[in-house]
Amino acid sequence: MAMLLRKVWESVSTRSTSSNSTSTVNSMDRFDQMMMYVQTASTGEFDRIPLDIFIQILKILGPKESAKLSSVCKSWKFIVSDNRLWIYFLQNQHEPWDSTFFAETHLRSGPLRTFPNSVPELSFMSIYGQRAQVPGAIIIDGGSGYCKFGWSKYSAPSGRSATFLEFGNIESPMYSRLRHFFSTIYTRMQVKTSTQPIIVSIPICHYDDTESDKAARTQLKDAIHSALFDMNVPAVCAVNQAVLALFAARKVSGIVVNIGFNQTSIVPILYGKVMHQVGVEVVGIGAFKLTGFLKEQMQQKNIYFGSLYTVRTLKENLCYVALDYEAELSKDTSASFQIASEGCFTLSEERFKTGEILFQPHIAGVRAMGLQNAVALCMEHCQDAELMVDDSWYKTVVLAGGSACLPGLAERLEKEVCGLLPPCMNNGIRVLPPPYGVDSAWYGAKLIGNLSSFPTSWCVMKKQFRHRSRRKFMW
Ligand SMILES: Nc1ncnc2c1ncn2[C@@H]1O[C@H](COP(=O)(O)OP(=O)(O)OP(=O)(O)O)[C@@H](O)[C@H]1O
Repeated sequence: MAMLLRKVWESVSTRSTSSNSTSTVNSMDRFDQMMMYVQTASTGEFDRIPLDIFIQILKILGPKESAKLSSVCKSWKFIVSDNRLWIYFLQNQHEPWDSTFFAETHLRSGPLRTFPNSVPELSFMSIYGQRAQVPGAIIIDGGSGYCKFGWSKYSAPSGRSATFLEFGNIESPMYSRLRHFFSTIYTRMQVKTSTQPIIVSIPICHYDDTESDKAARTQLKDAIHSALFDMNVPAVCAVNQAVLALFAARKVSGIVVNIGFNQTSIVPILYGKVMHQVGVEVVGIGAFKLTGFLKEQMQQKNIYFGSLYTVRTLKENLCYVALDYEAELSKDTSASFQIASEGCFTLSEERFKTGEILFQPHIAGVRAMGLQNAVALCMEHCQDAELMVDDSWYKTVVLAGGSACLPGLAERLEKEVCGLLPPCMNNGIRVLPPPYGVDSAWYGAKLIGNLSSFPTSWCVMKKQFRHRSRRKFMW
């Protein structure tokens, strides 16, 4: 093997000047290239090495050296540009290959406007090179309760902060509030605003298809852009939080059930676009209510706790959703959890009663539709809207939001929704747990930020925004 590698190196140094017609080869289609390769290709001494072995050598050499070899001659270029080789290199990167492949095949050309008929033929060699050069992005997923922030090249968000305590309602398009919010996060990240593009999630709000909600959505988006451009951010990509969570699940169409801080939204999304015309359903129960309900149950049982933070920790570590609520009531479900400085807590039926309020809100005294009814209703609206010949797009449900991490939620919701829908509709329904737990939207943004075509394909530049705003004003 060492000898083979030496030969590769010698060949590079002696033949690196022989290639001067790469642009012609680039413009030919794959079939022409193949024919030319078969008829004229020669890798000199290396012709004796089977192609598979050759590729193995390139794998050992790594991406940088393999790329250099492609400039030796047409034959080498042809071999080196083999997609299998670059898929191998991409598979060995920190980002999961499935996500990279999904992003490059579905999101590369920017926000989806039309239905792609087929997956484009891609050169993974150029994709590899372009991905290595993308600047990355600052990602801020500002939820109504918690904000997650970090850099797209990090493996996870670098920090979280409680939005609701610190900034109030960031959904209200108040320029000064947004600006304060963004500058606080930049200060916390210790980065200059002018150095990187930003991907920011747009909160799920103003969902109706009415003129006033449309205007409110535009106003919020404009306020986000204005605040960031006034802070000298070079490029801004603002995407709906539910859409980002869907991308994290490697889907562009489906229904996102986002269990937010104050409420749960059921958002139909087709090719990356929220279908406001179909209707977003909202259930008035969120993370805050779940914690509050567990607190009440603990008080009723005289279980002493220091703060709401204790209750929240118990919810995150002991609570789950029963597949069959009635059956669960007759079981011994007690379990304990140790909280440092507070001691050991034991919960029993509170463990599954807490999550049950999503399905039976009346248990907590809330007058609202159960989550299963809201999802089934949303599916019926999707079906009635007849947006696609193939009606399976809305049958994938992706859970998002921290509370969606409750174990058993996906299974229970799937069972309940299937039970509610008529047989002609309930075939093929799948409910997926949150792909990255509490950080799903952040990871969806990370896919965009690391795309080979980022930032051009997804971002609005300051100049473009100002130009657009001026035109809007003139009209
Ligand atoms: N494993 C878990 N089980 C249950 N709840 C959890 C779990 N992990 C996190 N949570 C809860 O998720 C909540 C935070 O959710 P999240 O960060 O999605 O809110 P948010 O983004 O502010 O909501 P919104 O969508 O309204 O903007 C907290 O109340 C937290 O206790």
